[in-house]
Amino acid sequence: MQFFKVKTVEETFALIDENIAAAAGTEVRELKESLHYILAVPVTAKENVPGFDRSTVDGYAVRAKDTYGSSESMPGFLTVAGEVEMGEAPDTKVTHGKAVYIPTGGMLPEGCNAVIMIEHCEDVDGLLNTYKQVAPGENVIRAGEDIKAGEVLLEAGTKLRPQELGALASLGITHVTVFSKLKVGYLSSGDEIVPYETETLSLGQIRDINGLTILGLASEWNVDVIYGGIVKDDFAIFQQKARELYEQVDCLIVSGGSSVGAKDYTTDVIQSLGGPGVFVHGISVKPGKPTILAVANGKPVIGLPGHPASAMIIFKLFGERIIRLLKGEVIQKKPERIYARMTKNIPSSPGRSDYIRVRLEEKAGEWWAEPIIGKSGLITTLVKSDGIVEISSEKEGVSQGEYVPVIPSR
Ligand SMILES: Nc1nc2c(c(=O)[nH]1)N[C@H]1C(S)=C(S)[C@@H](COP(=O)(O)OP(=O)(O)OC[C@H]3O[C@@H](n4cnc5c(N)ncnc54)[C@H](O)[C@@H]3O)O[C@H]1N2
Ligand code: MOO
Repeated sequence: MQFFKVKTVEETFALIDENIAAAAGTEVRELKESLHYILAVPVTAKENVPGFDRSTVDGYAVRAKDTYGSSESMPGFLTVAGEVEMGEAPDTKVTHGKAVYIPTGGMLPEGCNAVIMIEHCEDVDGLLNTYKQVAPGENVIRAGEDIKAGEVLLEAGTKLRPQELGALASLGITHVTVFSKLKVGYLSSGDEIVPYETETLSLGQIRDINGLTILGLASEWNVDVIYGGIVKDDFAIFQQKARELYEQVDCLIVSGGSSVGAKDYTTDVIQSLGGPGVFVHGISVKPGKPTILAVANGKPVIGLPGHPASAMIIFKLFGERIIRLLKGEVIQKKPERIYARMTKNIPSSPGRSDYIRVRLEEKAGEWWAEPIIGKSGLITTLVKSDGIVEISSEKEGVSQGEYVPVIPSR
């Protein structure tokens, strides 16, 4: 029997990056309907934000110099020359020795370069006593300080989070060109797997768990999902069902039959869908070693190990990256881990990356990761967990009290 050649986690990520490209479709969407979509063309700012100099506080617009030397014991004196109305251009200038009342966000009048907060001065019948000196630029946002006209605000490949939508809104952009929503198809395989709605199981039967967990995760990543049902361990039927679903989607996911047992047809089915085919079969991870990753005519196909915890952990680790790249996202190398301290010693084999399900507990102001021990066939190990701790392949385990990276799942 041919056994698979395992890749390290790092090699697997590198191969994913090399093999997966954005699915081609783009569309113009309304900005308010574009949350979590990926920008397909860069956005250049056509104007400054803000478009005018503004005050960041309620106070008096002044020339900073005119406040120099002011203190509680030796106040300075300025003449109040008027006030700025919100949403309107001021009609009063600030000249030497003058101050103009300005609300937070109001447009700075000509001639001033700072704002003194109302709590640091006192208007006594039009004579402003200043109790503090302010520096040039203090309490002021300059025109273009947020966004400069002509600058590339967002590059293609940027995921639109609420803050990106806000920045686009500030420019008055109502529509954006984004990559279209992906369609992801999922198929369960195994003679023993029956629909989860099955009321009474015959001996040996198992309800389909992965259909819910894997499509649930995919839905969290803003893709449309199609559940293709369950296929028996019969090559011809499996192949036909897989092809039908593959034709309808941008990415096909299959669970079960990924190992090398007599009835593990997943690899052959995946290979039959098109070239170049499988680029990873077997990853030096625990759990989830018999994972299959492939590209068939430009579409990624993922063969997940059947054990429910393995399937979810593998899909979170590698499936999410595949989907993000397929969506057109340019992935920045930013940490997506939180750190916690391990409550127990955990051994691990060097050369293999281990993913330990953990519960997070706060003790004395620090987060501690309590391992949840249990086989990867047990879905409740994930129900009880708040995340998974990553023990990288060069380590021989972690010691009690050691800080460890946690991929959170709550
Ligand atoms: N000789 C070896 N045997 C196995 C190895 C190995 O390296 N050498 N690896 C083990 C590991 S690790 C895993 S994980 C499994 C993966 O096996 P398959 O991907 O071929 O999955 P199945 O055999 O079809 O199923 C495994 C297990 O999971 C249950 N299952 C499958 N699909 C579902 C589903 N949709 N919902 C709920 N449960 C599911 C299935 O009933 C099995 O119990 O291989 C080991 N074997
Ligand atoms: O490593 Mo497998 O994924 O647990 O049983």
